[in-house]
Amino acid sequence: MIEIKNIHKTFGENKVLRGISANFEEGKNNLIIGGSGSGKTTLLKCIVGLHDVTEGEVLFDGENFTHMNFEERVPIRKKIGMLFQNSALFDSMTVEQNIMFPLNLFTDMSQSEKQDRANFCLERVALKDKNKLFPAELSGGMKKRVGIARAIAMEPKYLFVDEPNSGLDPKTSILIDELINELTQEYKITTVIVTHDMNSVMGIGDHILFLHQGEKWWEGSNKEIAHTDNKELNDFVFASKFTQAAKEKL
Ligand SMILES: Nc1ncnc2c1ncn2[C@@H]1O[C@H](COP(=O)(O)OP(=O)(O)OP(=O)(O)O)[C@@H](O)[C@H]1O
Repeated sequence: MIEIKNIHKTFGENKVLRGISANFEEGKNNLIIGGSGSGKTTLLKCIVGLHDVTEGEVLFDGENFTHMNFEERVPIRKKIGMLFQNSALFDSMTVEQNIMFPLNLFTDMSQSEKQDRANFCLERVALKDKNKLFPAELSGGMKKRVGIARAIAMEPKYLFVDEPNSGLDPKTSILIDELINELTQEYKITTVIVTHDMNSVMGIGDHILFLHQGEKWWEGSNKEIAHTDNKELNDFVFASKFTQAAKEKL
């Protein structure tokens, strides 16, 4: 479980996060949603330590990450998988080399062990035999899947994903969501996903945090969101006339 307690983040005069607390449980898809500029990516970066928090604490399975120095954080960092926007693959490396990158960096596995792990991860994301391709030869959905394969290469306990569906068609988006959901449940990963995608919210949102102007405005599950009377959340999730009409039928 990841616990975040009273997280504040200020850039200069700009108070981006204002006292956010939540628990993210293992084996669950924890979604962070909210309007543009509400602080979603900033919160994700605060949790993984890419930003220092201005105030507050982040605990990974009871261990206080916030108070650790760089060296002390390494064991927890090794348990973190990340898939950030645009998949962030290395263009000059093959698919296989991309997946092996964290293994080269963080493990003393032999070449054949790394090869086996890369093959396993590729098979897990349905990209068997694509080892030698370069990112430029892949579709957007395939790149995301390679990004996921790389993120799970180290058998993470925690998975952080920023906008997994950006730039994908609706069908591919659903496949990516299903893959993340499957991996989360199968390996009991604590998964935290920043998303704008309402299909993801309704499809895999076990636990949803809705941010509004840097505050936690609402928290609940996808089942509860359909019946919310929280005005800002309602306006955000059911923004169009079409989705409003669909909601009334739920
Ligand atoms: N490194 C930074 N330095 C200064 N301000 C920043 C920095 N990162 C984010 N901000 C500010 O924090 C606010 C929230 O940005 P953030 O990217 O977290 O929002 P978001 O909810 O993820 O938005 P979007 O949905 O558009 O991606 C914005 O006002 C942004 O300008």
